[in-house]
Amino acid sequence: MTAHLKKAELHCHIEGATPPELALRQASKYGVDTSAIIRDRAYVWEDFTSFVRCYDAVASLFRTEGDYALLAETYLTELAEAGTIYSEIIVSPDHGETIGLGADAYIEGLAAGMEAARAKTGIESRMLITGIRHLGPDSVIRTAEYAAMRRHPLVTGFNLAGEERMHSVAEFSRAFDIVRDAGLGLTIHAGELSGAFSVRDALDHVRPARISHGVRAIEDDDLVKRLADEGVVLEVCPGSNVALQVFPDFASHPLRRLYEAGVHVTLNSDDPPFFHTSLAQEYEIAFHAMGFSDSEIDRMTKTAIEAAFVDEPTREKLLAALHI
Ligand SMILES: Nc1ncnc2[nH]cnc12
Ligand SMILES: [Zn+2]
Repeated sequence: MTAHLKKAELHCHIEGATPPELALRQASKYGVDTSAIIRDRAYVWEDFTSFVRCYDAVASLFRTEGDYALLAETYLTELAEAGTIYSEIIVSPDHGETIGLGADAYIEGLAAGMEAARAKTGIESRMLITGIRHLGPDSVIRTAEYAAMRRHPLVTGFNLAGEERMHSVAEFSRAFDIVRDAGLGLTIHAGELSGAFSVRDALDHVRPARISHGVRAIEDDDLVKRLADEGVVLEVCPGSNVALQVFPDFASHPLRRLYEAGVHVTLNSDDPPFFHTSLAQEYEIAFHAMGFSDSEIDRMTKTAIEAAFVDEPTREKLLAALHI
């Protein structure tokens, strides 16, 4: 049982955290037919491509600052109720632009929801702006320029998500240079849909502190050693990996092997209701399906806080809260 453990996560796409019930309410507010994307209160997709299509359709149900505030407050409140003290949400101003809301209002809406959740429950959270890889390097550079210029106190990092099998990491190095110069924390999706080479490319061309997923590094022993030696933190999402068939089951998932090899690993939910999971369930999976003890799980939570993109006083406060 992990219900009593304090929790923290570094990797959750905020639109991907929409409970189907909330998506249905938003759809009825805007008169949208959801029969192609929600059936029996579950999202409908079968592979990464149709997952992204479903994700984008759900994102399009959030159209105002208030909608985004509601989404962030709903998700973070649920997390806090499960004992979570910190969450980094991956946000995509491109979704705000696509819906006609605009990037600033998108960020402000999410920030209002984050503040409301903190006031209500005490949960700390930060936003990582993400570029969307399949929109191409020029789009990601524009998003990076926006992130560098926006300087919202709750925006503390930058990520690259989307279809990992499109473009090479090197094509995005300029975007990452822009956000590195602006002082944002860096992480990048790699080693999820593509193999170990994509993790090595990410290390060489982006020099991130963390890697989103990174689990397919397990295909290359030298790379696993490099991750451990360099202290690069992996944001591991076992439920997502099994749902997307990156690994067939939890028994063959490499989290335990990475942990034993000294890689700095953390537990994360990714897009929880899409993958029939939650952060609390990821903790349960680590305990029941992967054999981690309470203290090993606590170690992963501490790693998450040590790697969080927060100022040092906030980190100290969170580390202290871990053991209350
Ligand atoms: N698991 C995932 N991988 C890449 N991009 C994503 N966007 C939302 N979820 C994602
Ligand atoms: Zn992700």
